[in-house]
Amino acid sequence: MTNETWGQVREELIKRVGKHNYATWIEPLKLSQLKNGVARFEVPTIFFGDWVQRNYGDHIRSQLNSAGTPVDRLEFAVGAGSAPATPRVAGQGSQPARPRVPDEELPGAPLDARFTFDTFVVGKPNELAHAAARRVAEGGPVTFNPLFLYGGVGLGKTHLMHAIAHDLQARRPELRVLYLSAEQFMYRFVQALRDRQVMGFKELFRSVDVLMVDDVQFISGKDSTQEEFFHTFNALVDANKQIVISADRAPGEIKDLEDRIKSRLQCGLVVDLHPTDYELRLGILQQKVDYYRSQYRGLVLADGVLEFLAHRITTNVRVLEGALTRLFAFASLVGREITLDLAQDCLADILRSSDRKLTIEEIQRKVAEHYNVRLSDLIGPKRLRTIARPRQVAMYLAKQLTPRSLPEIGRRFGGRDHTTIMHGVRKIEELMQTDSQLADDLQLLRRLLQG
Ligand SMILES: Nc1ncnc2c1ncn2[C@@H]1O[C@H](COP(=O)(O)OP(=O)(O)OP(=O)(O)O)[C@@H](O)[C@H]1O
Repeated sequence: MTNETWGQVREELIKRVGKHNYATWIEPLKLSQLKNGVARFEVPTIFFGDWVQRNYGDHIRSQLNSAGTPVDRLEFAVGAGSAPATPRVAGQGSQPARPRVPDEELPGAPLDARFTFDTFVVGKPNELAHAAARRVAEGGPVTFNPLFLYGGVGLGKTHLMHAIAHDLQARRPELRVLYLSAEQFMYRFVQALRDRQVMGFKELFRSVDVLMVDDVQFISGKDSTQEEFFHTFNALVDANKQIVISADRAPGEIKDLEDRIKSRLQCGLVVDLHPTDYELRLGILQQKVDYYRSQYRGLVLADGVLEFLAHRITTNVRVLEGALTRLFAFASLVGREITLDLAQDCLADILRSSDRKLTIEEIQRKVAEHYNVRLSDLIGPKRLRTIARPRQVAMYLAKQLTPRSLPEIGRRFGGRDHTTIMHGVRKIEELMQTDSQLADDLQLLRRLLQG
């Protein structure tokens, strides 16, 4: 492949990954060899190569393939004598790097250009989270630290975090904003341990002005990562730097997370993204339709289709968006108006799974997982309190969340009598009045089960 072709491929990659990520991660790559389906690039550091491989490897491969250069593997080698690249990092703008923390080492994850405040639809369920995110994005004095956003799958946590980062970049380009997932934090930490670069790691994370960590529940049970996270967190809070955290549940509900971390996370503002309501879903659909209309000109959307979708697809926004995307793509392919019939045909599987009823088995599995007991014990005959109580919780939830009768539930709990189930249900109803831990457990389990 000629350098000219690589030039064209790079042009395409700008469109795929966005200008900013391109300048940070793709531009510094030097294609050094292309042979037998392997493309080899020179990179400034091992970390840089790893990062590009993980985050952009697929894009690069597919663009090379579409340019007529079959490649099935990418390799990255630290370029001997190659001038160190100085890619830009999120929020750095034209400011010089701080001493001892080269910018290319700042391991921020790519931001999705579509996740901005402009595209975030605000409704009752998310208005508080949105207002708090806006407040942080103004970049003024730190008033609550951290901002802790939590909520079920696909309710907009990542969207809000990216929106904060985009806004801060535009408003305060001198700030060093670092966004990454908790998994990436761990990956980076483990790598630093392996390469004996822990000091560098510490300096790097302490050099940012705003740290955003997504899906923090990921570090539960990972002791040394938690320890490091705790120190990073404290150092930044002490230096009055803003931290934004997201998780799928409230800090107190994250299992296997050290108490001192839980209490630190609770110190700031903890806000909940509630499950969407009908109005919010309709609002989101209307906004997406405006966008699709510009893409698929001439497509007609019949009255009532959006209302139908907002009514029927209640699980999460990602599924809702996916349904609309499919509907527009399908209608444009077959050149038909988007009617209710078309929606029902084309989205049959999504509609079916949205209708899906919760099963007793799912409830048992979730409860066993939550209380850390074996599924077989939960169903089996053991009478130990540590098992009997979770079992009663599962019975209670089965009664509340499924239409099954007491005898049916009894059968699924190892053939127990319906009076045993009734006793279990009553016991939990009684205990939840006085035992706040149990009430919290039930609330969390309900949320996890109902999405
Ligand atoms: N209020 C909203 N307005 C517009 N789009 C939204 C809204 N809420 C969610 N979305 C969209 O739904 C999709 C899922 O959102 P996002 O990735 O932020 O969810 P999440 O809460 O981080 O989920 P997960 O737990 O899976 O990480 C995204 O495409 C996002 O843009």
